[in-house]
Amino acid sequence: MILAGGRGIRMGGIDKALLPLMGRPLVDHVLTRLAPQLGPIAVSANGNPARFEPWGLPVLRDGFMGEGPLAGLMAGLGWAEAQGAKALVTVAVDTPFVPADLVARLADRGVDLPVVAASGGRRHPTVALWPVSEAPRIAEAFAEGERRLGAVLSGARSVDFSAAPDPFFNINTPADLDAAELRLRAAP
Ligand SMILES: Nc1nc2c(ncn2[C@@H]2O[C@H](COP(=O)(O)OP(=O)(O)OP(=O)(O)O)[C@@H](O)[C@H]2O)c(=O)[nH]1
Repeated sequence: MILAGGRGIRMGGIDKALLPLMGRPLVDHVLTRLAPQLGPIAVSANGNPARFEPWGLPVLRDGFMGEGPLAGLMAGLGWAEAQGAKALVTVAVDTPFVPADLVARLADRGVDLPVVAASGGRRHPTVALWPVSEAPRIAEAFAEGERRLGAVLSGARSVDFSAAPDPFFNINTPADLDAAELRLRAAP
């Protein structure tokens, strides 16, 4: 599931999913990397779902609006369960260089506990595998006021994807967008 329900405040309050990087929307970059991995894929987003029609993606709305990506995760886990899946993998839409073996390497660690991607000694809570069986625990944490993905990953395993340049470089600001363009020009 591509997490794309953010407000993009640091980018000037725009929908980052549609932000062009080398002429292609960010959602298209992430989808191109994920599509050969494992499906089905959905996008976690609010607002008008018609904007994702060109990609034929199911759009999962947050059950709790304006509460952050944990609300998106909960909707995603409900969708995954309805698909008969054991687990859901999340990737942030602003992370266009996700590795081609992301899903396989996360799932290699098992699908009974959360598994989070790491690089450069840092965990990336938006890029993780979440067992469907964890949904009640996550909903409980949310009900108690937790809003941080990282907090509900406290007992998670991690997989190190460290590489140069960082596969989890994410685009938050116009300067990040420029850096991503330079990176793509150097290695399309
Ligand atoms: N479904 C859902 N996803 C969210 C929400 N808030 C953030 N996200 C996603 O979570 C990921 C990380 O978000 P951030 O970079 O912290 O926030 P952002 O809104 O994208 O950007 P800023 O407003 O500049 O912080 C991105 O993929 C966002 O699209 C939300 O309320 N619901």
